[in-house]
Amino acid sequence: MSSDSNVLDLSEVIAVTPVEKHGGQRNKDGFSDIELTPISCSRFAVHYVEKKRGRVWRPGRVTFKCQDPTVCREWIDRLQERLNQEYLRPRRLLVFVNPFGGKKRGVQIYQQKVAPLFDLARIKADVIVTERAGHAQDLLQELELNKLDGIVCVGGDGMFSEILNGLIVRTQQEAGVDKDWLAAELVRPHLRIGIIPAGSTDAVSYATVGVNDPVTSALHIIIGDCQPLDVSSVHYRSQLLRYNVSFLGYGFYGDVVRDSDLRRWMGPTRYDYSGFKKFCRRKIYEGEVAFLPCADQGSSPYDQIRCTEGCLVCKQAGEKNKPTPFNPSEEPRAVETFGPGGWQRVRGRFIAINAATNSCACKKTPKGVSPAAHLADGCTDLILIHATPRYRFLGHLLKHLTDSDRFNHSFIEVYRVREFKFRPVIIEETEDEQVEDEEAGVLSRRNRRRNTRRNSVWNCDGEIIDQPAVDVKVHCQLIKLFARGIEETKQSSCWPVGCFCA
Ligand SMILES: CCCCCCCCCCCCC/C=C/[C@@H](O)[C@H](COP(=O)(O)O)NC(C)=O
Ligand SMILES: Nc1ncnc2c1ncn2[C@@H]1O[C@H](COP(=O)(O)OP(=O)(O)O)[C@@H](O)[C@H]1O
Ligand SMILES: [Ca+2]
Repeated sequence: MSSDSNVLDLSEVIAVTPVEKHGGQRNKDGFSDIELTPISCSRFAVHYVEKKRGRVWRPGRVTFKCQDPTVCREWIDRLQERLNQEYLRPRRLLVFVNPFGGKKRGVQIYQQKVAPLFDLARIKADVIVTERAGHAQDLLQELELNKLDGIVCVGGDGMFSEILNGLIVRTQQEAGVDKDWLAAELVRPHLRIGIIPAGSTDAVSYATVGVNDPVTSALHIIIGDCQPLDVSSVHYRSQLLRYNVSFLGYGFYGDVVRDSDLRRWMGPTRYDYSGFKKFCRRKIYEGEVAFLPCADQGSSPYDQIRCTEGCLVCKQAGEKNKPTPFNPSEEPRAVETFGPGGWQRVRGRFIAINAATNSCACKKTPKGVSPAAHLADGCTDLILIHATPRYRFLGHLLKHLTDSDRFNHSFIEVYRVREFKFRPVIIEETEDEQVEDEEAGVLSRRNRRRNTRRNSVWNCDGEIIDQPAVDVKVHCQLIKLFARGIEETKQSSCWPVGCFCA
């Protein structure tokens, strides 16, 4: 309901409930127990999505009074019937809660902020609190998923990555697709994934909803929003290493996540500590990047086209990349030619090699690592940060805190690509160039002239891929989230919501 009108969009109604005559006791979450039990009543409440500032959503409520209780009952039944026809609204969800991520408040966040809303919306939720890393991914290989309307992740990007990988691997297995074959056309999972932000960075949640707020995300799930999302597969030598949905970073960001993983007890501040430490170290990594540009896309990492709700660039990409039925005998379309219109390559000494499959916006960088990246255009923005003095690298980093152009530096190259490969140049270790073993805290003599370490690791949505050589390929709109993209805060979007998920 917009603030200057009394029109209530049915697609944003959470629930309809009878209301008792005299205000009964409200339980701790502000819901009156009587409201939830059908009685012959002369009033009913319509609970709806109230849009606050900064894309925050809250449950609003308006109460209607009828003279005749049967009319009241009729209204409740009709409205409930109409809500039941909204086929995108979930009825049955599987919820994974990570008690370990972020500030370790995942269970409280779910119980206090999300569960009461799911109950109000008559959503049946099977809740599993994970007991170890990888628990959710393993369960997704064996649990019965057919009766579900979606999966919900209560955690951060790492937890979402676990569920994403579990669901995609399961889907390929059931479809007979070889997930280790880089060129395979992946089958899209039909289940949507919802994210309740309860992690440290929560970049995926922020980049698809526009805010990191558990109640807002829960309301997007309840009304059945649907937002397609690109997923990158990361392979090496015919073996799937991991699926990635947001951020892939080698060098600086890889070293940050490796170092911060040892300091999880610090919670979200572990990234600031490790970030500062790795900034001071400023390691340089030699290697070669080969990439296949998205030539015909009509958009670029440097343009001002932002990916918002109903984005035209993503809509057109979706039409161009409609899934073709999997045919094992059919050879995939592989473009291997180097040169104009084909693959390009860059060899150099890098501080960081990053790939942003969407903006990677988060609280740290509200406009994102790549502000003009799109959620569902089938591309990823490849950002090559060449060796440069610390003060210039700092200038680039600080721009992430603002809206200014973070790519406007001579040492930075950015390409919008469909695929890329990275091969590190293995530096032969001489006796005076031994690897510094941080974990053991042993500092050996280091070749200060080149300050080059053998290899970094890949930061894959906050998880570590300990294999420097990778082949990355973007799969357009492979999965769907219970979200709608970044809502325009002023004018309404140009496309009806949900048009992607017909
Ligand atoms: C001195 C000033 C420095 C300002 C630096 C601003 C750059 C911030 C860029 C943050 C990285 C955004 C990409 C998101 C990655 C997440 O998937 C990952 C894991 O997120 P999670 O902790 O699992 O929610 N987080 C990190 C920091 O690697
Ligand atoms: N019960 C658990 N105990 C320990 N680790 C877990 C558990 N459940 C999930 N994890 C792991 O915790 C890591 C971080 O999860 P995440 O929710 O992303 O938190 P953060 O945003 O703080 O990194 C992920 O690698 C995930 O696999
Ligand atoms: Ca993209």
